[in-house]
Amino acid sequence: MKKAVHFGAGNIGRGFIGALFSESGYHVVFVDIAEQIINQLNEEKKYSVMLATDEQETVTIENVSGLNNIKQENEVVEAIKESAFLTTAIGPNILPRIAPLIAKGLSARVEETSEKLYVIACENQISATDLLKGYIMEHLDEAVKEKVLANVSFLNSAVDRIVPIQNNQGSLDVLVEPYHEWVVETTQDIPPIEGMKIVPELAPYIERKLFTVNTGHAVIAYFGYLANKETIDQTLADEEIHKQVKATLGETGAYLINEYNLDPEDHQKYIDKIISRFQNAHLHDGVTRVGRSPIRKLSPDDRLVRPASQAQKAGLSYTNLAKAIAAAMLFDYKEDEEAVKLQAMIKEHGVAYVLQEVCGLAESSELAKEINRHYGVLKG
Ligand SMILES: NC(=O)C1=CN([C@@H]2O[C@H](COP(=O)(O)OP(=O)(O)OC[C@H]3O[C@@H](n4cnc5c(N)ncnc54)[C@H](O)[C@@H]3O)[C@@H](O)[C@H]2O)C=CC1
Ligand SMILES: O=P(O)(O)OC[C@H]1O[C@](O)(CO)[C@@H](O)[C@@H]1O
Repeated sequence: MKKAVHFGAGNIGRGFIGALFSESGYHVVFVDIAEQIINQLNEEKKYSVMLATDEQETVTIENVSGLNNIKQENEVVEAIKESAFLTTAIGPNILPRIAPLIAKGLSARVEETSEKLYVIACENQISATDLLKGYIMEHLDEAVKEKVLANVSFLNSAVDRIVPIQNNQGSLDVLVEPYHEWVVETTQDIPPIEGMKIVPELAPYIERKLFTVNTGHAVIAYFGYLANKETIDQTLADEEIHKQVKATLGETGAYLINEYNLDPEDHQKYIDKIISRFQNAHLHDGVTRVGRSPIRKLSPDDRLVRPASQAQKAGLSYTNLAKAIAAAMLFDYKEDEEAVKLQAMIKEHGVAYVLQEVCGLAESSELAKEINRHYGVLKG
């Protein structure tokens, strides 16, 4: 049976990418540090993916197993040697940590075979696979690097499916929204995978997705958190926040339409569809999950700052994005490591310092001034 090795047996791993490989006739080897999930995958050899709809349709995902990347390095290397695909859904910040082991696997593989391997990072980050490739290269010597570059294709991708934190401790089953889109950038002929869409240029897809789905989601999460809401759908039922989300997506939309020559009517339909996905009450998706890792989400190329600075450059409106950035800076959720760090930075050095260090915005920029103004108002 064909094999795919997937790093990160979490929500997207089991509920989306791993499920698509299994449905496409692959045996999926999940690699994770979560001992319990790995043991369960090896014992149960299957799990269910349930759709968050009234009917709750369920699909059984079979041909799965698990490896622990800390305790079973050699087995992971073997799995990399035997696989046609290597994918990740582990979080952008974790990619540097798994790169040494992937490098080891690739080194061993290219010594034995010149069969193509496709590496695809499935993270919410622009050029995540390029970043992963860079981290891997740091662990390869020159001769091996050449072979890896000849035999391994590193493909960027965009992944879109809302998979909330699961309320079923001890079970491998995953509740997911019905909608999904996985776009992979390549001009090569690669083995077909159910649900994988191939495009020659990813930029319009990933920017449209990141600056609509993820920007919209982040706006709801940060304003919802400030309004003491628990879930995304509950927050969106608040008329003021709903208006804020629409206005912000109006700003990212104007940038996207301008940048990629999108049809404004089609783009409005895309926004409406996404807002309706956020309203799915079956997901019970927490504002603290969606707002997680605010330092990452406030970085210059991520869902809030990049569309705001791009809109500013294009002479478009960015005031609602600035307000959302200010709301993100007030996310003081104590159980989120990055939120705690962000609040400590603000307390010690002030907002202007954080805008410079985290968001890459000079104090003198109009955008920084606008964010600072909203921050003052929101903080009260
Ligand atoms: N959940 C969602 O709706 C979506 C998530 N994404 C992206 O997918 C990625 C994964 O997100 P989720 O699946 O939600 O997260 P998750 O937290 O459910 O899964 C991540 C998995 O990685 C594992 N992990 C963490 N550190 C590790 C390490 N050093 N070595 C091996 N495994 C390790 C964790 O144990 C966990 O099982 C993120 O980049 C996220 O932005 C993208 C689209 C949708
Ligand atoms: O997964 P991240 O990057 O932390 O952000 C949460 C967001 O990503 C998603 O998981 C979906 O792409 C959304 O649920 C949300 O926009």
